[in-house]
Amino acid sequence: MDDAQISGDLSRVLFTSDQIAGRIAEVAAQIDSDYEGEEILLVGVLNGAVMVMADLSRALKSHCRMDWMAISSYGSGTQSSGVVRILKDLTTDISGLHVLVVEDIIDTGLTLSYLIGNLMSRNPASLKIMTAFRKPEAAKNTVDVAYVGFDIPNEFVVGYGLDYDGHYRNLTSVGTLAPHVYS
Ligand SMILES: O=P(O)(O)OC[C@H]1O[C@H](OP(=O)(O)OP(=O)(O)O)[C@H](O)[C@@H]1O
Ligand SMILES: Nc1nc2[nH]cnc2c(=O)[nH]1
Repeated sequence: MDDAQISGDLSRVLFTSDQIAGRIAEVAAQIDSDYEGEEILLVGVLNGAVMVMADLSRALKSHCRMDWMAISSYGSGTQSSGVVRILKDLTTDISGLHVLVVEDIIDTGLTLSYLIGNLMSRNPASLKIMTAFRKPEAAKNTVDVAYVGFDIPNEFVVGYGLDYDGHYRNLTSVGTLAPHVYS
């Protein structure tokens, strides 16, 4: 989606598409260097990670495969509860593989804590996490995130895969929503 079309719905642009692309390239170079020619299984967490998965995978020089999980946090309210249900599991047996989970955003870190426990029980050769965006709460807790695109303030953001009620995922930049959108 052309950002100009909905720029009225954003109160602030935090990152332009060029800034995001530049940072993804840097992170990809770091991953290539760390994995030293090993094949990587990229595990994207649907739906939000679709954009970062597409961009990161194409920026990597490493050989990689891709698989996807769909999970749902449930409980009351809009806050992540840490109680997670698998809606779509991997099709790949990850035993012995180098797994890199690709997330769009880590907020409380509760979803990721569950995911790490679940995936570690399948005996991968290694398991690391990459996220495009990370909020302060997650930065404080013990979830070890190897690759972070951007640390962001504790505000609700949309774009680049991140939605508000299903909208704005295809916005190429990332920003905060203007108050009139909520009302
Ligand atoms: O760190 P946490 O507080 O647990 O929140 C992070 C989770 O929330 C988002 O998914 P969401 O449930 O919004 O689903 P979506 O990707 O389909 O939009 C994001 O993709 C993470 O999976
Ligand atoms: N779209 C969106 N989803 C989130 N999940 C956790 N934090 C956020 C956020 O800021 N935006």
